[in-house]
Formats: sequence, C-alpha cells, structure tokens
Amino acid sequence: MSIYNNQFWSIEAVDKTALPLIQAEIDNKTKPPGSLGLLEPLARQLALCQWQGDIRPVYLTKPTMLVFAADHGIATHNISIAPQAVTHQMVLSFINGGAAINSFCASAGLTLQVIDCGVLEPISGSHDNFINSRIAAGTQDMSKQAAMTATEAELSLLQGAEVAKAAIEAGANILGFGEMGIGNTSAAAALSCLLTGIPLDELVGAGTGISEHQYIRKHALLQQTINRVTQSVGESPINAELAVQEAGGFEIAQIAGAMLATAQARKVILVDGFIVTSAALLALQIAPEIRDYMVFSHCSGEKGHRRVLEHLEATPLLDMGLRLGEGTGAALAMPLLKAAAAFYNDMATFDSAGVTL
Ligand SMILES: Cc1cc2ncn([C@H]3O[C@H](COP(=O)(O)O)[C@@H](O)[C@H]3O)c2cc1C
Ligand SMILES: O=C(O)c1cccnc1
Repeated sequence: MSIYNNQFWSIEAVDKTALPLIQAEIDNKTKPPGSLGLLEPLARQLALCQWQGDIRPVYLTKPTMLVFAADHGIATHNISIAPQAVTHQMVLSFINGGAAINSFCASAGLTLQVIDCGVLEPISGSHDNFINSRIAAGTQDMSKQAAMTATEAELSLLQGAEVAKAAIEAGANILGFGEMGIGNTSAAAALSCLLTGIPLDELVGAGTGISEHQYIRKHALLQQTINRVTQSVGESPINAELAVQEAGGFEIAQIAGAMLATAQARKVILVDGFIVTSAALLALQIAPEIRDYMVFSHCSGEKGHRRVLEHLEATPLLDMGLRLGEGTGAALAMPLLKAAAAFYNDMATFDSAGVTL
C-alpha cells in the first residue's frame, strides 16, 4: 500500500449531514445571522471535526505548536539574507525560549515543541521541548538533483506522523504547524509550482527580504529546478511522490506527514504561512479528505502565499503582512479559535435569553 495514497492514511471526511444542525445552533445565538463573520465558519468547522452525533460543546485541549526544522542544499547559493548556520542557531533559540514563536505561543497558551528533521549540525543534549527526528544533514541542491531519495521522503512522512501522534497522545486535539529552515521559501515555491502548475513567477518571493540581485539568482535556480524536473518527468503538475523527492525539504515533508496523522486522528490542523501551506498542498494531494481538518490561519506577505490560498479556495483568518514563518501566524490565530469555541459553547440562544426578532 502506497504512503502517497489515502488508503494508507484512512482519513475520513467529516460528516457533512451534521451541517444543518450545527448551523441551526449557530443561527440560534442572539445575533444577526452571519454577523460574527469568519468566526462562524470556524465554529462550524470545529463542531464538524468533533461531531459525535449530537450538539455538544467543542473543546480545544492542550493546543500544541510543532515547529519542524531542516536545512536545504539550495541555500548554499546565497538566496537568503542568512547563512545556513542560522537554522541551527534559531532552533537553539526556540529551545531556549527566545524567538518570536516562543512569545506568541506563551501569549496564546500553546505548548511548543521543536523538531530537528535534518539541520546541518545536530542539536546536542536533550531538552524537554525538543524532538530528534533527523533524516539527514540537509537536503541536496534541488537545482542540480533531487532534494532527497525515495526512502528519505517516505521516512519523512512516517516520522512526521509519529511526532503528531505523540502530541495527540499527550492530550492535544489541535496542532499548529511551523517551520525553520534557511532557504525554505525556495523549496516551498518549487514544491508548490510542481504540485499545482501555478507559474513559478507567481510563487517566487523575497523570503527573508533578499536583494534584487539575490532574487534574480533565486528565480533562475528555481527555474532550473522546474526545468530539470519537468524534463525528466515529462509532465506538469506532478504527483506528490515525485514532487516531495525533487523539491521537498525534510521539515516540509515531515509537516505533511504530521498533518496526515492529525487528520487521521480527526484533530484540527492549524496551517501557518507559505511554507507550511506547501506542506498542506502535499498532504492534500495524498489525501484530499484532509481539507476538512485544515484551518488556514493567515495570509503571509510572501509573494506566492495569496496565490496558493486562492488555488485552494481557502479564506485565511488573518492578513497582517507577517512574513516570518516559525508558526507565528498560526499562534496568533489561536485566540480566534478559542473565541469561536467560546461563542459556540457559551452564547445564549434567542429562546434562552428571551430575545425575539
Ligand atoms: C533570523 C531568522 C529567523 C527566522 N525565523 C523564521 N525565518 C524564516 O525564514 C526562512 C525562510 O526564508 P528564506 O527562504 O529567505 O531563507 C525560514 O527559516 C523561515 O522560517 C527566519 C529567518 C531568519 C534569518
Ligand atoms: O510565509 C512564510 O511561511 C514565510 C515567509 C517568509 C519567510 N519565512 C516564512
């Protein structure tokens, strides 16, 4: 059985026959219909994901942010503002609590875990909030050859799934996904292009904020990558199995595996920015049913993100020009999920409050 097929993952779409009952519950709240905007479909989605045959409160238990990190061969071409060593340095900062994602997780009440999927230099020592899930010391340079082998790609999906399962077993029923990996806006752009057929021009952005000079080099390297792959495969878009090997990063592939395991357990997936969305594209191609469990937290300032969200017909909760990654957009959206659950659970109905229209 192929890991690139939902027969392997057995993800079940949510039970849409529950929709009228859930919608009626929302419409009975003391407010004009639809007046809570995007919070309403959000509450509906949470209720559908947790549906057990009758109307009951929705719960967000031990919300957890998983930040997957890895290095990228393509980054040796100086297409980021930072050298590859910064991936390792930022992972240490996540472990030590000093990064933006630490601040936002603390303020939103999220548990944070950091996962090394293939940072060049391994992290030494053991740490409470750190998981070693290494595949290799960075991917190969995708402009010249496939980023990873078939075995590495499969292992990435499986190991990512294990990380999510462990977080769910520890009590989480909602998982946010973040990433760290210098050069990974390049991997995300190439992967999104290969999976969707969206023109590369619309997907290559400034990442960390590179110069025009660097942008031209980044674009050329990504075009070289797409040409190399489409010439060898002979078609475009290509399937998830090939796309992840050719252009995936270890963190992106593990995020896709973790998302698949999250939906398999019928738990909610909180998608971050451009890079995490490229992992979502991968997971969606493997099991389209996963879509029901995905909440798109924000639209990043990275050029391709809006285009990919449009392609997915996804409405992000926030649009704040964030372009950091790490899971920051997902963490910032967490209070909105709590608010959606709160109004769904606690708000009075017209009957109970004695309000009549
Ligand atoms: C100090 C620093 C902290 C970061 N935190 C997230 N990223 C973000 O930037 C990287 C992607 O952009 P590019 O493709 O241009 O390298 C990823 O590591 C992403 O998480 C950071 C980048 C830097 C430099
Ligand atoms: O949207 C993102 O995920 C993003 C954008 C720029 C840099 N790092 C991440």
